[in-house]
Amino acid sequence: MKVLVISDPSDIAFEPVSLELITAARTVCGDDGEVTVAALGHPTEAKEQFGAADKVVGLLSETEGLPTAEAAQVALASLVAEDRPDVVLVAYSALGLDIGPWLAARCDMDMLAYVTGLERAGADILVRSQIYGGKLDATSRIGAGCVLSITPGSFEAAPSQPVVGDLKRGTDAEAAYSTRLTGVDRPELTGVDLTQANRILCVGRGIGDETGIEQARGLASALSAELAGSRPVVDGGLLEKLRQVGKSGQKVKPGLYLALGVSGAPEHLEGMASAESIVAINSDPDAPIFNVAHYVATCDMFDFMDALEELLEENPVAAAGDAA
Ligand SMILES: Cc1cc2nc3c(=O)[nH]c(=O)nc-3n(C[C@H](O)[C@H](O)[C@H](O)COP(=O)(O)OP(=O)(O)OC[C@H]3O[C@@H](n4cnc5c(N)ncnc54)[C@H](O)[C@@H]3O)c2cc1C
Repeated sequence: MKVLVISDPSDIAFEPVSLELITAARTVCGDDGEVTVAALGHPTEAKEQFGAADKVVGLLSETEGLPTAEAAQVALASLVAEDRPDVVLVAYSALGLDIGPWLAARCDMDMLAYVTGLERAGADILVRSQIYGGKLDATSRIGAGCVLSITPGSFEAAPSQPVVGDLKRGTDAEAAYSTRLTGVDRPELTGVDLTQANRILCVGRGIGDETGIEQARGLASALSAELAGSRPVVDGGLLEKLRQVGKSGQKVKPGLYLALGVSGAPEHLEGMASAESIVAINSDPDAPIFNVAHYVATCDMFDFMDALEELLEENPVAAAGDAA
C-alpha cells in the first residue's frame, strides 16, 4: 500500500506530529508498501528529520516560514495526481484542517477525521476515530482512496533521522494564489509559562463567571498551582490566552493536572493527556475526561472546591506536599 504523509509545518520547522504520521503510515503500508513524506517548506529540516520514510518529496521549497493552505493544497493536488497514493495522512491541525477535506474532495477520495488508531486487515484498514466530540470511538473499515486526519498524540513519533541522499523535488505548481501569509503573531511569553508548571488547576465552562474564577484562583494559589482554562473560558474573556490548554493553546505535562468542570473534548485532551497525574471533577458521569483521568469524582465542582479549601486550611502542608 502506498501511503503519503503530509508533514505539518510550523513557521520555523515541523510540528512533532509529522513524525507520528510516519509511524501511523508504517502501521498500514505493509512490507511491500511505501511511505512518502510530502515536506511542505523547510527543506533543510526535512532532510534532517524525515529519514524514517522511504521517500521524501520537497514541496514549496522556496517558501520561507509557514506555507499558506492554498499553496499547500495546489502543490499536494499535483503530487497526489502523479504519485496516486492509496492513503493520505494529514495531521488534525490548523493547516491539516484546511488541507485534508480539500484534498479529499479534489482527488475524489473518502475522508475520516479525529483518527486515533489504525490496523491493517488484509487489503483493508481498520480505522479508529472519535465521534460526537470524543464521547464515542468508532471503528471503520476502509479500502484504498482515503484521506485520514490523525489526532496528534495518537502514535509514537518515528525516529528523527537524516534522509539518505537528496530530497526528491516535487512540482511546485505555478499558481496565482489569492492568499499570502503576511506574518505570524505570537503572544508574549510573560508572566506565566504553563509548559513549565508542575501543578495546574484547569477550569472549564462549568466555572461560570468571574466569581467562580476568583475562587479557582484562590484555590490554585493555595495548591501552589498555575490556573489554566479550557478554550470557552478563554474565549469568554475570563482568563488570558496564555492560560489556555489544548490544541490551540498550551501543551502541558505537569505532575498534577486538576480539571474542574472540563468535559474533555479531543482538542482539550491534546494539550494535557500526558500529564503524570490527572484528577477530574465533573457532574456528568459520562464526561470524556474521565477516560484519561487517574482519579475522578462525579460531583459539583463548587462543592469540591469548598471541601478542598477547607482541607487545605486545616492542613496547609498538603498544599506544599507531593502532587499526587
Ligand atoms: C480547531 C479547534 C481548536 C480547539 N482548541 C481548543 C483548545 O486549545 N482548548 C480547549 O479546551 N478546547 C479547544 N477547542 C474546543 C473544544 O472542542 C471544546 O469545545 C472545549 O474544550 C470544551 O470546553 P469545556 O470542557 O470547558 O466546556 P464544555 O464542553 O461545555 O464542558 C463543560 C463541562 O463542565 C461540566 N460542568 C458544568 N457545570 C459543572 C459543575 N457545577 N460541576 C461539575 N461539572 C460541571 C459539564 O458536565 C461539562 O462536562 C477547540 C476546538 C476546535 C474546533
